[in-house]
Amino acid sequence: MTIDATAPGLWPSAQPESARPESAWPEPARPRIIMCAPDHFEVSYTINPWMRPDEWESRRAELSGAAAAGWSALRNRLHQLGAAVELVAPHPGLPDLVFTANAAVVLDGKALVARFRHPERRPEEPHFRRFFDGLASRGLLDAVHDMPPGLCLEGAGDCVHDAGRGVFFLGHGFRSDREAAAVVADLFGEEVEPLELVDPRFYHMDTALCPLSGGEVLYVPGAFSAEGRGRLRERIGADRLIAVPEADAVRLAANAVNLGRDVVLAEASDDLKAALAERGYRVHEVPIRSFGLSGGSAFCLTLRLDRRSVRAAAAAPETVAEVAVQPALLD
Ligand SMILES: NC(=O)NCCC[C@H](N)C(=O)O
Repeated sequence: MTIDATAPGLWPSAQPESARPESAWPEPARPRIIMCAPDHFEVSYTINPWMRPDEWESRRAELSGAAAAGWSALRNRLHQLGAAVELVAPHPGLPDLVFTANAAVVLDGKALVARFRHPERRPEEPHFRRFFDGLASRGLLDAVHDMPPGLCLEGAGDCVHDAGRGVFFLGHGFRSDREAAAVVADLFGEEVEPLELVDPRFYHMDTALCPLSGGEVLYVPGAFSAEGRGRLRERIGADRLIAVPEADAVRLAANAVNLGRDVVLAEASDDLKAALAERGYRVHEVPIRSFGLSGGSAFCLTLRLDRRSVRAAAAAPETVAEVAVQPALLD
């Protein structure tokens, strides 16, 4: 199917910031975000090209301290931007549990718990399952589902939702199975666009693609096959695709958290900041570079609990209970 991304009606067309009303960046009043403190974060194995346990070991004290401070800065910035944060309990021996984006795909009150490719991360699955069951028992989720046997899907890290277009972009080739697309489509009733990832540095979709609430999409062109780039141009429209420069891509700048017109990331070049500012976005840098040594950044450290499809939002404007921010979590 060919989608005419330039057709009127979906988003206001590219306009200078002053011409774009607040409604051009649709966002719920209080986004809800799942995070996990990095108490046991370390780089003790290698399952992606960024992970160098030797370097971690030789700089352990410095890097652990930086991770703790950076994670708190991220959480506090998200809170300042209006988000409520739910915490997964850290667990010894599960260093990557901090990357909650990989815990599940969550939409419309349903969670599809991840199945990991690598045995190193498999023990996280029951931990996340219990966490989501707990959310369901508190009324914060309607249902929790598992992946069918034999299929891998590493949560929102590889299944990135574009709310405005009503589509999940599913990354396959390194971690998640292309066949998981049918599971996601059946469960959530949203279209799924599988895209092959071809550069091992961008092994998860969220390292290479970030839909923004105003309709633009940040992407790392070299992470995709020529066919994938063509699909993205067709679906998103060349005028709304923002290519992340290589220097930013390798700092995992595409791994950004977007809340309305705010974009939170580890660091961005002046060029990338200018490209975002031109379109009316506000960039917030947080000092989370030490997570880059595990191959993760801002988006990976978060998971939205409140994402809703346009369809569900129109049918029932407010169905999930408000989560109070726990004051004890704030610095
Ligand atoms: N990209 C993500 O969604 N998460 C970062 C995961 C990093 C972790 N060390 C991994 O390789 O699975």
